[in-house]
Amino acid sequence: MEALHKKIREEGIVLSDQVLKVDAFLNHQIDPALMKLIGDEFAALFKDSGITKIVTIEASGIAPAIMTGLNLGVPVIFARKQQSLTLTENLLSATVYSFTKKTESTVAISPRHLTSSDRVLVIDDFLANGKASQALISIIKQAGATVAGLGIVIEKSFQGGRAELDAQGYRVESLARVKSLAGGVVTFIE
Ligand SMILES: O=P(O)(O)OC[C@H]1O[C@H](OP(=O)(O)OP(=O)(O)O)[C@H](O)[C@@H]1O
Ligand SMILES: O=c1[nH]c(=O)c2nc[nH]c2[nH]1
Repeated sequence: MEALHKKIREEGIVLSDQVLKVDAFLNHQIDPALMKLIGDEFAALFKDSGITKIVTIEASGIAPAIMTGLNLGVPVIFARKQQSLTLTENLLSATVYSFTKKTESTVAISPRHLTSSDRVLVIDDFLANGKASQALISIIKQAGATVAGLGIVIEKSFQGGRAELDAQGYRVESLARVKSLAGGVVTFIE
């Protein structure tokens, strides 16, 4: 997606060979116009997939997921990382190791919102080692629902997440595929 590539080139900061900082427009300060384009792109890619729900993980997946849900006209569920007094039923849950925080947490979704008749599109801001995506897939499977595909804003293709999802046979659509961050330079798979 050219507008996203341009934004990454102009405002992304390479922190190391492994980490790209995009907090100017994606996961701290958010560019709503870009997010709208991202939602429209995911919606166009998955419009014929019979999506009934979008699932993401707090916090940074929520913005692109909302814009996609708005376009497709389906609800958006975000897996919660914190226990909440309002989540009273037996939750569907999985553990996830956070790439940026280096901590493990339990993420959960209420079974009231996800059922075996759902066809789910997973949306997230980043795909690195695939821990967040795999946790969401586990929760969706626990509900007996179908994973129709995954929409990722920025994939770091040199880490293992994409290859694992490909090997599992999932459809993965990434709007920017980063081949390398070596030497402080962002190189895309075009
Ligand atoms: O493919 P992975 O190795 O799982 O990395 C990708 C995940 O890492 C980030 O989440 P993070 O835990 O940093 O939290 P955030 O959403 O609060 O930014 C990002 O938002 C993805 O969910
Ligand atoms: O801001 C971020 N930059 C990254 O490189 C990354 N990888 C996973 N999650 C991430 N978030």
